[in-house]
Amino acid sequence: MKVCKFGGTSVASAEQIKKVMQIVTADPSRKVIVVSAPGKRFDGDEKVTDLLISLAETALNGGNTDYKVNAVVDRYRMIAYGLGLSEDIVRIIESDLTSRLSNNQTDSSLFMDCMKAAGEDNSAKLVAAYFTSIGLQAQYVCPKEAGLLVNKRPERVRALPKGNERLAQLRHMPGIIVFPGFFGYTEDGILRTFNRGGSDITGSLLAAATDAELYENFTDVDSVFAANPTVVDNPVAIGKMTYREMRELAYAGFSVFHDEALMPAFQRSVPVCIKNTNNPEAPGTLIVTERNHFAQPVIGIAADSGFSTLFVDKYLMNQEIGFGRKLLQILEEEEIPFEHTPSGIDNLSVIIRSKFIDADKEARIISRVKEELNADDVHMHSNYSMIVLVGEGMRHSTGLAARAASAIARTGASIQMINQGSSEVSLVFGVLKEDETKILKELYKEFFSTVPVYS
Ligand SMILES: Nc1ncnc2c1ncn2[C@@H]1O[C@H](COP(=O)(O)OP(=O)(O)O)[C@@H](O)[C@H]1O
Ligand SMILES: N[C@@H](CC(=O)OP(=O)(O)O)C(=O)O
Repeated sequence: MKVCKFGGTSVASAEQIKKVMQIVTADPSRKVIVVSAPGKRFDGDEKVTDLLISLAETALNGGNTDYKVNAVVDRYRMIAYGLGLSEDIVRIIESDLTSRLSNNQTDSSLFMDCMKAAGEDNSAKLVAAYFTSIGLQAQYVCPKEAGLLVNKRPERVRALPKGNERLAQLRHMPGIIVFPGFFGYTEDGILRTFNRGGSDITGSLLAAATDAELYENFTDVDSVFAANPTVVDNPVAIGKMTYREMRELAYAGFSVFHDEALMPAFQRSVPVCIKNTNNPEAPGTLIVTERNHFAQPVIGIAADSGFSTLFVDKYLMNQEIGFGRKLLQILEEEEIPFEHTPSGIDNLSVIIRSKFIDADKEARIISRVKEELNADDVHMHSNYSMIVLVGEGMRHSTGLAARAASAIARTGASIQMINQGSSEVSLVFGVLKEDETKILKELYKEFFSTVPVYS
């Protein structure tokens, strides 16, 4: 039995949903179907999730929501008509939106979560209605009834393993299960969404809980490529990679798969296959526990921007017991997670995502580090990018860092920070945002220009 997740582009229009139906019916083992909210149909189009966020913001600001409700309902109406469905399903979706809008808004983030989840929930109802209308045995299943349990606020939304026993029953339900991605419920019955792109997580959770033979993740590209195809022309396709490699690459910028989505499948050893809804015959990328990494030590290069560095200098820092802990505690108290901490004998940098800091927080942190830790120099720089080389074979090969550094030197850019994780599956270069693209292209040339497709 397989779990298949279809992303936003795969359910963006009636034409796409017909492809989904063909993919599902082509293989009777495709039993649990997780769907996203309708995504972009063309460049410049808006995802339904973004429309819903804007609608929720208008409601929270006390504005008139009619126009925005209609925009969302119209997206579903167009799909429903294209699938030959009647106005009934559109009415169900419209009244669902109206009912969500009438929810209590005291806690704006819970209200927002409930609005965002409408995208996937109604998408699943629509797909299930279509499957049934053409004679397939299919049913929409609500995450609440199925037992997709998540933790309570205020922590980051995570699934609770205690829901797995109930989720496992999906395997035994009759027909095709159409399940909305992106959200679950706390034990008190409160709806919460995962981070953006989180339908990938739902698919992985269901694949693990049902002990699926395979988790197929259908998107709009033939495979995961060795570099972002929107930046590097015709990058090589990755035939097979490990969970660890995908996790590192997803974290570092490969938006094709959510970085939190690997763990559930990994824990139950369910292989993951990334495939293309528009070209389902293509083999895709298989993600498994091991691969032969000797032929190609580096499997991919990812880049992501939006980082800031907190630089702290203090003479004899290396001899001061507890300095690192105290510094990180200040960040903890400001609710800022950290990504990397490269250090020297008298200095320490903490790399953080810029989205977690604002001007007030920055000023407070700098003054606290100066006063509480008696630092000699403290400053914060923004506009950094992290470029990450990933590959299981990296720890067995020598000279990789030198090759990467030489390639970066050829671009004329300077390296601001280097960090090699203790797992040695990745090598991180901190660079200025303005240098990101040229460095990525040069590194790609260095490590992949002679590589054909490999598996
Ligand atoms: N290394 C990569 N390999 C493949 N696709 C990538 C990579 N990096 C970024 N992407 C982008 O990820 C997109 C697919 O992810 P996403 O838009 O979230 O799909 P979905 O809506 O199906 O979940 C691709 O269209 C591609 O532009
Ligand atoms: N619709 C949600 C969740 C999701 O996973 O979407 P997609 O599969 O289109 O990345 C979002 O836009 O974040």
